[in-house]
Amino acid sequence: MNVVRTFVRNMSQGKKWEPLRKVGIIGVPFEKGQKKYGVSVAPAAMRAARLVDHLKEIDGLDVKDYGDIETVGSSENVNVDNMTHLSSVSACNKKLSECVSRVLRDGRIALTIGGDHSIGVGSVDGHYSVNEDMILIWVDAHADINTNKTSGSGSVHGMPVALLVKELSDYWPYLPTMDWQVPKFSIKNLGYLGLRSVDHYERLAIEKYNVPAFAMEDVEEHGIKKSIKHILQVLDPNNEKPIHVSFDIDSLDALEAPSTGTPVRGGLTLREAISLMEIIHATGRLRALDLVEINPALGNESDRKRTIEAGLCVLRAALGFSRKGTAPRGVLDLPVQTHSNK
Ligand SMILES: NC(=[NH2+])NCCC[C@H](N)C(=O)O
Repeated sequence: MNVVRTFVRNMSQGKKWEPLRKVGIIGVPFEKGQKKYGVSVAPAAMRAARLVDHLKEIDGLDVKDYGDIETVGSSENVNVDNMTHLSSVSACNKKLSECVSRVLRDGRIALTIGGDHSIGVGSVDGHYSVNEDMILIWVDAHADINTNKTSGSGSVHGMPVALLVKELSDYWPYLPTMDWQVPKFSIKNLGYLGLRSVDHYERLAIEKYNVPAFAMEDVEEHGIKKSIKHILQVLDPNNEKPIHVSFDIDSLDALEAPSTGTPVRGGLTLREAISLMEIIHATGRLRALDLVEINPALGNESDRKRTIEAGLCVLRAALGFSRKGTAPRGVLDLPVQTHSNK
């Protein structure tokens, strides 16, 4: 209880932030926000790859696994034009939102393992309920800011940002089953990194609201460190706001993370993603992190392994793993060169 009070006070008084040394893992085996089988297997695959042990290797990190969100499909049959499986998406996200809020109130960083990116709705909603001053960094090849009227696919994983931001609420029809989710988060608190597949209307929205968006050509021009620092500076010049990072594995180059449903070539290197996450960690303000769109059913065994390992590396960097400490065991299955064996 004391922890929670200190946490809340830090927020409102703009005190110096320290990285939170406690994390709560939430698995979301959900895939109805897109059309391919397999992304719902990711939480189990990550746990089988020793997710918890890898995080526990981080010095001083207290890791608690909250288990998986129940994702049995909703029985309600709602029909919204060009929006597939809305009632299931809604039911899963409602539970996730409550769970993310609970983890945060327990004084832990909420680490959500998807699932497809439609679960960003519940994750951000749950975070916003606890920290209304949060900023959101969407790390992704795609902008995921379509509405059902602009989407070419009808898949909700391309729509979560548009569902979340209050500025776009008038562009939606009434969405049955979604009454629990009132869009309150402002698009002014959103930044993008890694974009390279942005649909026509998505681009218009990003330009209209002047969203700080670093596409791959910008990352190439400025480098990853300046890119993320610039986004943080624009969204939070006084370094006082809690950060939510929603990390889609397809932000990585398809060679680094092949097992994903909508891969796009020409993305971030794993090294860049790690560097980005180290900077986020160093702010001390990371409070929620999503890792989504790992699909272990796509590609061959080596693709699957590479993708999961990349995900683990990203999470470790975000949660404070330091290469100066003990060498990572079994993450990359490579001999680690140290001074003693050089
Ligand atoms: N999170 C993702 N992988 N999103 C892919 C979205 C692709 C496309 N823009 C769509 O709306 O369908």
